[in-house]
Amino acid sequence: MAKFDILEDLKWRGAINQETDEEGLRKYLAEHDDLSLYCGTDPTGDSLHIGHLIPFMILKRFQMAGYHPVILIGGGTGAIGDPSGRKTERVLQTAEQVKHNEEALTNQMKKLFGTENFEIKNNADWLGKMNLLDFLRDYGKYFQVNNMINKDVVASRLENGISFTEFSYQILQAIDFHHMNVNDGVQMQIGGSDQWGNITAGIDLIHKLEGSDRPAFGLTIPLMLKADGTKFGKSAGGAVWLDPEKTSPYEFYQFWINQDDRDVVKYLKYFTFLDREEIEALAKATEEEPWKRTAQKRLAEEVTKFVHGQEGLKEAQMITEALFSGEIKDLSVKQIESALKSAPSAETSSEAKNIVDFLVETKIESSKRQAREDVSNGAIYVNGEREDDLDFVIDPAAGFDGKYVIIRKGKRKYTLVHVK
Ligand SMILES: N[C@@H](Cc1ccc(O)cc1)C(=O)O
Repeated sequence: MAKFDILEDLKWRGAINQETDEEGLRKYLAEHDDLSLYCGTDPTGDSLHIGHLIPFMILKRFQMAGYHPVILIGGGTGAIGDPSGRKTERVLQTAEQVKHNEEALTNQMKKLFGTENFEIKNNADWLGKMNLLDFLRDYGKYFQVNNMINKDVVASRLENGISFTEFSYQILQAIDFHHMNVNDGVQMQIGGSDQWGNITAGIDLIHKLEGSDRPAFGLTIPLMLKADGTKFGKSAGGAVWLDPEKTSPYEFYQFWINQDDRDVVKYLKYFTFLDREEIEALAKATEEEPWKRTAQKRLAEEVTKFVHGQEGLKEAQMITEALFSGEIKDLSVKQIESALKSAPSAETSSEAKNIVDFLVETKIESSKRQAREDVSNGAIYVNGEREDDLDFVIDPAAGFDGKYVIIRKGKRKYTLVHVK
């Protein structure tokens, strides 16, 4: 089966930071129909977030090109804690936390990868059974402490200290790669750029135990940078989760819609499956008519569809459209809550009151004079209806289950007023 040049495609997408042996990998791909590759994730939380998408997009591209991705859930390594990218020691997780997180992550991964030509493994299955003396005799002998200390991750921690537990982490990850190479025919490991040391530790172990010509490759992914220097993947509300209960499909969609013109093409290449021609056209659109935000819309559509399906995308677009047009009457309470999560909020009692008093009490208007002016000018909307009558009475019990009154001032300034 002829396959398209996935390494070229990854390079064009800006998806490669370091590779251990590109020539060897190319040769391997030319001579074999299949390649199995893995990426590990420690279950440190109960939902994936968009940081996890960074390596997963690469796995997915390999899957779509006909190769075989494996995600390793670190039930064993998660009990230890990777020192990579951290300045301080981690707090150990309890066994219950690890179990609970494993289950939540597994369900999300299945949604992204399906069940065909994809596997999830858990390193607790082998690391958890290993006996201490076997560990030291069968594996420890192949690791030189002086080399381990020189790995960036450990070196950067030496001054402030690193426990023996975290120091040993690289051996565990190396055992994983070796275990899966021998038992599951996995030839390649990918990970974020901070995983370089752990990945190469695995390749060294495979070469020592199985011979230096044994195919074993590593690839790391560049750090996802933002043009404004802030951290990728955070929104005002914190991390952007893949769990729709933590970050609704609407908020998820908005996160992508709001990306800077300077970043959008990079993210289209990285986070979508659009081809080169289409991305180049979107790049041109961003350059020539940035105000239309065509590229951001396409980015938001594609990523939301990938993570939340067609249904999630439809919901996100419907809420976006409702807020934009002001037609919010038909939104459900849940949709209102997710739509206005980061909008200003206020409180009111459940008694009915005059519109001018209401606007001043909730501090939406700074004075009665200003409130009267805005109402008369038709700039105030209550629960989606324009109200320009100064004698209008707002009844908090009516609309949105008696839980909220939604005030829109002008074109797009929404305030979510909670009814006490
Ligand atoms: N150390 C990886 C997770 C991982 C765990 C086990 C592995 O075999 C591989 C990767 C991380 O923290 O991101």
